[in-house]
Amino acid sequence: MTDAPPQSADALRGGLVVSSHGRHCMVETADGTRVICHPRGKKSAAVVGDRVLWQPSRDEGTIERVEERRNLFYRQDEVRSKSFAANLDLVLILVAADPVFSESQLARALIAAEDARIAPLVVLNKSDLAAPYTRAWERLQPYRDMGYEVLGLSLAQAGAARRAELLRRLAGKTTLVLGPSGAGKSTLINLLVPGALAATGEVSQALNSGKHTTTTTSWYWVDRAAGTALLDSPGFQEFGLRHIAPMHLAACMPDLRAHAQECRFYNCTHLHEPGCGVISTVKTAYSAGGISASRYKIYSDLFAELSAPQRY
Ligand SMILES: Nc1nc2c(ncn2[C@@H]2O[C@H](COP(=O)(O)OP(=O)(O)OP(=O)(O)O)[C@@H](O)[C@H]2O)c(=O)[nH]1
Ligand SMILES: [Zn+2]
Repeated sequence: MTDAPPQSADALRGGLVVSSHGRHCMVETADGTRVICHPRGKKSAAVVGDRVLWQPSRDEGTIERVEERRNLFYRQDEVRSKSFAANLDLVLILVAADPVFSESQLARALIAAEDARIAPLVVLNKSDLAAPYTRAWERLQPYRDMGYEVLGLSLAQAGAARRAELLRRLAGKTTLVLGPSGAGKSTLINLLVPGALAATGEVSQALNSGKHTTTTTSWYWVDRAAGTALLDSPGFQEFGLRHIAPMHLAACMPDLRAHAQECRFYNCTHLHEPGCGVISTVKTAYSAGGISASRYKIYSDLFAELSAPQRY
């Protein structure tokens, strides 16, 4: 006779990390139960979107292992606070006709998505504000030309058809929603997951010792059975792109990438070299297939930033 299998309390269980609160995180099991878990050690530190193996202990749990990630999206809110999301299918970057969006922030988010090899979708909200919308749509022309999909809409006035279209695009995907304050992130989440924001407020209040503000990435099921989820990540100001080598930057910018092959030197920085395919393509008057002056400035500023010694 063989020994009895280990007691079920000792067996590892599978779960999904749906929020992370510094030292602990919330793990959701297959039946939808949520358990507060603590990592066993540094190696088992998990981020939102991670699949983990955990062990129950009383009413909480210990994360024993983080399963291999498909991808890892890196960002940084402040100098020292880093946050991540893993296993994403889509990064939805929400900007609006008003307030006027920062092209540099948009470019940074797109570079972060390219570097992590996650498909981006740009959504331009507030199409009901006719004149600012037209201007914003024009500012996004280079982004459409370089192959990014830009979806223009009014979330506040979205009807059933628009909602259904958005749901179709996000179906079965884990989507990280990024956007500057005022662009309409709450409006988007309320449209797709009615009531979710109020519920999250209560949870984050319980987990973050009474703080009302959401400081961590939150996970919302749009359709749990179909695997459709939205991740809301607060803050859009600072994208920590520190993990990207300056020489890899042009490869994360499709308009520059298209011309980098034309450079005379294989290790061209596209900053000062003769025979540079990028520099010779930058035009004050932008046209399709070219590189706009603002994109080139974003590149050279970022190159300098990523080349500078770490401040911390
Ligand atoms: N005109 C117009 N206003 C909109 C639209 N969508 C959202 N708004 C308004 O824009 C403002 C900001 O929307 P929110 O959804 O709160 O934006 P948010 O991105 O969550 O902003 P934070 O809470 O600051 O992060 C609100 O006053 C909305 O009513 C739209 O399609 N058209
Ligand atoms: Zn070059």
